[in-house]
Amino acid sequence: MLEIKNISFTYIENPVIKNVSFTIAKGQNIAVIGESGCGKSTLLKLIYGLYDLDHGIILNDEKPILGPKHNLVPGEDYIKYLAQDFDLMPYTTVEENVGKFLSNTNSSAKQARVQELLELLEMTEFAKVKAKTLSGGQQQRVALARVLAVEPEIILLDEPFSQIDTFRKNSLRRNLFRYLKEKGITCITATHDSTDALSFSDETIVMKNGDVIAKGNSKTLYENPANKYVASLFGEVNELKLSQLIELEGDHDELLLLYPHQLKVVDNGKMKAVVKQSYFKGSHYLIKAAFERRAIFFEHDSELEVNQEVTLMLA
Ligand SMILES: Nc1ncnc2c1ncn2[C@@H]1O[C@H](COP(=O)(O)OP(=O)(O)OP(=O)(O)O)[C@@H](O)[C@H]1O
Repeated sequence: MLEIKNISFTYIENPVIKNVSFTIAKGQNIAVIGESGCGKSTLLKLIYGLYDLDHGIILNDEKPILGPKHNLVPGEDYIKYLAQDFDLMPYTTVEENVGKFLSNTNSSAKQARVQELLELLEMTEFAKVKAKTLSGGQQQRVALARVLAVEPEIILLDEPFSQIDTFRKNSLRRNLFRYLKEKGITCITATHDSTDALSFSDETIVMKNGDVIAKGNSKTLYENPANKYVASLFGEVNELKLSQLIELEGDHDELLLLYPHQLKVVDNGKMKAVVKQSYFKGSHYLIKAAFERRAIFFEHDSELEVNQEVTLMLA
C-alpha cells in the first residue's frame, strides 16, 4: 500500500503541495485530475522521490520513499515515472530505447521482452527506427514501453496519451490498463482526459491549488460531484436552482449541478432559454443557449436554430 501522509512541498516560495494525505491499495489504477498548475505533476514527482518534502512522509509497504537528500540517484527503482518530456535517446533505435534498462545477460529473453512491449504499444513496425525520426505520439508510445520494460511495482504516468491520436489512444489505453491490472502494477495517471478517469481508473483524485479536494470511486465522483469545480473536470456543467426548472411547492429549493445530457427540450417546460450555437458531436448535438444572461449547455438529437427559444426540463 502506498501512503501519502500530510505532505507539503515548495519549489521556491509558495507551497505547491499543501498538507496532502491519501492511500492507494496495491494494484489500483488511480487518475489524478485538476486544472492546469494545481500540482498533479509535482505530486507524481514527489511520489517518485525526485524532491525532498517540506513536511510529511510517503511510505510504500511501510518503507519511506526518500528524496535526493537521502538517495544519490533520485527515484526509487521499483517505481517508474513517465514524464511529460519523454526522455528518449534520440539517436538510438526504438528497440534499443525500450531495452535500455533490461539486463543483457540473456539476450533472447531481452529480445522477447522488447517484442512483447512493442506489440502492447503497437510499435512493432518501428523497432529499427531511430527515436528522433518518430512523431510525438510515436515517441510517447516508446516512452511508455520503456517505463514498463523492467516491470515496476508502481508506475506514475504524467499525461501519457497527450500526443496520441484519438483512434489509437482508445485501443492503446485499453491494452495498457488491462496489462497493468493483469500484472497487479499500481498506476497513478495525471490526466486532463476525463475518459482516463471514468472508463479506466478505480478511483479518481481531484486536486485544486495544491490540495486534494476529493478522492473516491470515479463513477460516484462524476455522478455526485461535490461542487462545480469537480463536475467541470468531467465536461460542461450547468449550475441551476431546482426552482428554475420546476414550480416548487414550499420553499425547499436546491442547487443542482447538471451535465448537458441531464437537460432536455420539452414542449412546456418552465425554464426558457435562447439557442446560441449547436455543436455536432457525432451521436448528438451539444447546444449552447443563453439563460438569464449566462451560458447553459444541453444535448439535443438535432441542430437547433440560432435565437430559437426552447423550454427545458430535467432529462
Ligand atoms: N521546477 C519548478 N520550479 C518552480 N515552480 C514550479 C516548477 N514546476 C512546477 N512549478 C509550479 O508548481 C505549480 C504546480 O505545477 P505542476 O506542474 O505540478 O502542475 P500540473 O497540475 O501538473 O499542471 P499541468 O496540468 O499544466 O501539467 C505551478 O504553479 C507551477 O508553475
